[in-house]
Amino acid sequence: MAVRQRNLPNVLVTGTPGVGKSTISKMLSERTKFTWREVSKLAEEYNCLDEYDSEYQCPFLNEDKLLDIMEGMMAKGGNIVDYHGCEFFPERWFDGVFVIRTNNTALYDRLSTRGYTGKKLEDNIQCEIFETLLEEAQSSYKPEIVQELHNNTEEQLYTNVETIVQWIERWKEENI
Ligand SMILES: Nc1ncnc2c1ncn2[C@@H]1O[C@H](COP(=O)(O)OP(=O)(O)O)[C@@H](O)[C@H]1O
Repeated sequence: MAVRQRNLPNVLVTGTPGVGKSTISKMLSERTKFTWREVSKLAEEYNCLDEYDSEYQCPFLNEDKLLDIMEGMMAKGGNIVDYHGCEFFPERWFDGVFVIRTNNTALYDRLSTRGYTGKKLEDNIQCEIFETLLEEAQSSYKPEIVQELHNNTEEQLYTNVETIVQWIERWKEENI
């Protein structure tokens, strides 16, 4: 059996762009003092972005390079990793995986406000409709560590943050 070396859990917050990952992660990091790791920002900061994909209007991510850089950050736990993908991370990194979900109307409004149009907007809405990230999380991690959180309203936002805070507290009680 693997020996756990973490004193604090690592949490993955994943879901389609626009579902509220950054909002939740920021609030969580303020509450828990865990480190918020915005993977898109880390990728930029550490030059892990390769040439631009014109079809998807975003740069390709050099996953191997990014994982090498993140490995040291993850070792001691206490991280909230925020990314719209989850299958390429090592499974051993995470103790809890939270898939944030938003209904089509709310997501459409949020992404339009963000300036998404055309194929990029449609692809992201479809991604949410087809539960792509939920399936990705369920096929990449043990079912007992994957939890789906609906995040359509402000009230749900606070409940979701509270749910993850409580989960962290339970983890500490059970593992420290
Ligand atoms: N529960 C919520 N209710 C209403 N608006 C929300 C909620 N969660 C996030 N938002 C808003 O939706 C937009 C996208 O949220 P963001 O956290 O940037 O998503 P992501 O990080 O998943 O792309 C932001 O304008 C944010 O303020």
